[in-house]
Amino acid sequence: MTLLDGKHTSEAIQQEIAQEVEAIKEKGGKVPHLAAVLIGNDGGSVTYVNNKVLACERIGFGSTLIRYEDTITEEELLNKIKELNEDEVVDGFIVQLPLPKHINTEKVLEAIDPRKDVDGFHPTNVGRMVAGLPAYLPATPAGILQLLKRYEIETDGKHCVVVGRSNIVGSPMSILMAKAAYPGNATVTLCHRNTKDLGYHTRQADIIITAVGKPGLLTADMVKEGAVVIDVGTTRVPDASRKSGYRLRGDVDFDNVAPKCSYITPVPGGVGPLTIAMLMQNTLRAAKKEVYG
Ligand SMILES: Nc1nc(=O)c2c([nH]1)NC[C@@H]1CN(c3ccc(C(=O)N[C@@H](CCC(=O)O)C(=O)O)cc3)C=[N+]21
Repeated sequence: MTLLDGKHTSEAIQQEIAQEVEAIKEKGGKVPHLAAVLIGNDGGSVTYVNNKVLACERIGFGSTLIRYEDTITEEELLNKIKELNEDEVVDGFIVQLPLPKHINTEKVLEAIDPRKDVDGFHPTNVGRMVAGLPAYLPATPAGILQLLKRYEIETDGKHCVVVGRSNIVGSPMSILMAKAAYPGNATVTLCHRNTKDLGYHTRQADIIITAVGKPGLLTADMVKEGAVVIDVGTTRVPDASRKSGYRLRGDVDFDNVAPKCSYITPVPGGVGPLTIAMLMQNTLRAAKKEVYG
């Protein structure tokens, strides 16, 4: 069993990006700049956005953090997005999800200029991804592709079972794994809450990608000997023995599943850290005008 070390892989990617930023600075080119909009005080969201800003600083990007109380109106947020769309310093920006209930998420995501949509959530980027056109890929699926690639995991002709059909992870992941590419060329099954017998499907999988948010969902009896298991779940569960008061748990019953796997991602330290590296990569591509010219 080999652990897929997302932390190490993320650091390697970020180091490659930092070197490219150095070269851009030497040539007097546009230094990539990421802006992040964070609404409210949810602990998880604050952590993720802070990590993104710290990553920018480490690799030499410019960054702007814009914070609002969760009483902000939809109109105020849309005005800010318009401003960021027009700001020449800002190459890309993200609006951290989830948004407060009184704000329409689809409307907000559609207001972002697709050329600056480094999260890859705008319908234009989703459509371009599906069509196989140059697009910003959502960071989590892109990070999983990087892990498969850098560990040289065979995907061609393999049976990949994706669990979870979210717009951010499960749905795009299923599409990307089916594409004629490496990593890709897999036979894909997409399971979700209406799936009758989840274990029936996962037991046939050479590669399982879980993105549900239910700790312990994938148990050892649901996994074939030698499978590759990628755990995207990151649920905070109370843990009195930690000073934070919580710990992160994936969807996979790691202790019992890991011994059966050829490769498996830990949580934390698996897919999560790669999400940040891929956001940085998308921002670099935005600054270089690589996707839209
Ligand atoms: N507009 C938007 N874009 C996102 O990309 C986005 C979002 N909204 N909303 C929430 C989800 C979640 N997400 C994660 C990012 C990093 C880790 C990560 O680095 N996790 C570390 C642990 C971090 C910790 O200690 O809490 C790990 O798994 O090792 C996890 C989850 C991005 N998301």
